[in-house]
Amino acid sequence: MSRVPVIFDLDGTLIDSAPDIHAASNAVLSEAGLHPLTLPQVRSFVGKGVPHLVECLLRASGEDPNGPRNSEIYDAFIARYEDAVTLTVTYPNVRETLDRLAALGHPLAICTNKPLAPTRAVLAHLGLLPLFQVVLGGDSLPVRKPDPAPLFRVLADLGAPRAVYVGDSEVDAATAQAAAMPFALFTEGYRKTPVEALPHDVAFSDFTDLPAIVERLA
Ligand SMILES: O=C(O)COP(=O)(O)O
Ligand SMILES: [Mg+2]
Repeated sequence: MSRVPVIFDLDGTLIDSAPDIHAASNAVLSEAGLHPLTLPQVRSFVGKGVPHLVECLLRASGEDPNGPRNSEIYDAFIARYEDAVTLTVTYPNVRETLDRLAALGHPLAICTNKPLAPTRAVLAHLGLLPLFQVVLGGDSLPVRKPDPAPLFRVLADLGAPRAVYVGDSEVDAATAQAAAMPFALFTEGYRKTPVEALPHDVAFSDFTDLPAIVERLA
């Protein structure tokens, strides 16, 4: 029996990648003669893709976010991003839950604003890449989440009429709403808004609960 596909956001949902993004950001800032930023600062910049991250890094450094240093910082960050995998871990019970969903027959996919190359690199590093039938990155289409187009493209690539979407942030809640897709909010990621203030169908803090949630939302 074919089961409903589950589409996952990546950063702050399946993986805690902020320590790698923080380290790469500070390496780039240091090369540019700028001061390091804290982990919570950089974590709060994650979720809207690299162009947004770079603007936030510059703004936090007292520089013009869209000034002449933008492309220098952007290029330097992209050059480091594929190797920024060693500090990243999956959230508790993610691996077991993905295996369980796959064993139950749910097709699995990724829809992230992280560019495709570092997305594939970190999934491969963690041994998770073979689990996903479709992996869509922030540079895969001309638009990013919260535009619903990336979610619709993943659905089309899966050949599925519908899916359940799982994400951690304001961007994911808005994307699911724009796509009218059932949304499970993982509460332990990089969200800045209270859970009650984010549109969602179900909120969860432990991945062990996800297979039952998916059954319910499907
Ligand atoms: O901002 C990013 O680069 C990625 O974030 P996401 O995986 O939460 O979409
Ligand atoms: Mg996220």
